[in-house]
Amino acid sequence: MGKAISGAPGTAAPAPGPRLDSMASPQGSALELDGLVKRYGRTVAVDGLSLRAARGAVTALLGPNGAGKTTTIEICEGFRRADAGTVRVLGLDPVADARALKPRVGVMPQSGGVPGTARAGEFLRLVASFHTRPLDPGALLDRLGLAAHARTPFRRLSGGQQQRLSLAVAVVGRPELVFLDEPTTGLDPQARHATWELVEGLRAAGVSIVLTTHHMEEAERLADHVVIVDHGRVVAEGSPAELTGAERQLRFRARPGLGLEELLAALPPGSAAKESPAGHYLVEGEVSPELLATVTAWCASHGVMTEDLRIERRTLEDVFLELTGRELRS
Ligand SMILES: Nc1ncnc2c1ncn2[C@@H]1O[C@H](COP(=O)(O)OP(=O)(O)OP(=O)(O)O)[C@@H](O)[C@H]1O
Repeated sequence: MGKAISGAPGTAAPAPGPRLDSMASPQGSALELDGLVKRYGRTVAVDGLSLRAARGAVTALLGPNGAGKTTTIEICEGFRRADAGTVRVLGLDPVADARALKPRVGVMPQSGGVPGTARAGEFLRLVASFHTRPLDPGALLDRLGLAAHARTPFRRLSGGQQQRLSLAVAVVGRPELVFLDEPTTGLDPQARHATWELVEGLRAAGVSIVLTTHHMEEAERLADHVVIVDHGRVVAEGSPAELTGAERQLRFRARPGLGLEELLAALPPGSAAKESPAGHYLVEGEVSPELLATVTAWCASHGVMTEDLRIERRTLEDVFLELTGRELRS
């Protein structure tokens, strides 16, 4: 705490004004969920989910399609009611205290949120006018690559442009907390980077951000705290570094069908080796100079030419696969 919002993205010159933390209670989490349950008929979308999102941090809910991320976020936004459990958003109840929360919380839904006929620039200025100390709408459009589309009605914007306008609408009021539901899904790399930079700027200005994603790169790049969700439950959480651990792994590509049992016999005890998919090899264990030398010597003695030999950290994708036996992107 203690950071002024005046450095928030989209503002050319920091305006003197109230500090962000003057509006927020310094104690407590931005978001607290305990034992959240939500059913749609027989489908249990959220199944006893508990989490804390710290103030001033980026918290990412990472999980595959159907994991319950959107349902969870919509409950936090006050759009849906949980069947069981408790939700505190900035210490308040998202339904009972909706009026008090509205000016303090920015919401970017997965789709829409803007009337189809509204022109991008006019709508953003209108939303800005509801807030006491908004960001400059023109600068925000520019920052998100939408300046040339300020006069375009929402329904005539491309999907990616609509998404970026929804993001602008969510943050223009300088909220204390922003919910972003899959903010970069479907965006091209340039728009994705512009979105990431905006999120990083918000965080630097002390804004609390809770986002959902099924892109592990997004979670790894942006999040201070990652909550991995599957089947409506938290399966693991921590910082990206905590989740992926210190271990390294060795990967290489070579012709398919190498005799891995023979390679394994040459490796130090406790090592593992697998081929998945065909021609892609992974060696796990304590990656030491000796292990590297053993693998390359074994390859040389078997006439195996390796490509892309590299030593790398585990990714969140690997963590998810280990925890659930499935791929995040499936
Ligand atoms: N309005 C609804 N009515 C019935 N079932 C729903 C509804 N909304 C979501 N579900 C179901 O609840 C489960 C969780 O969906 P949810 O959209 O919350 O997951 P998600 O993790 O956000 O997935 P995605 O990444 O695809 O958006 C899924 O099985 C989904 O089919």
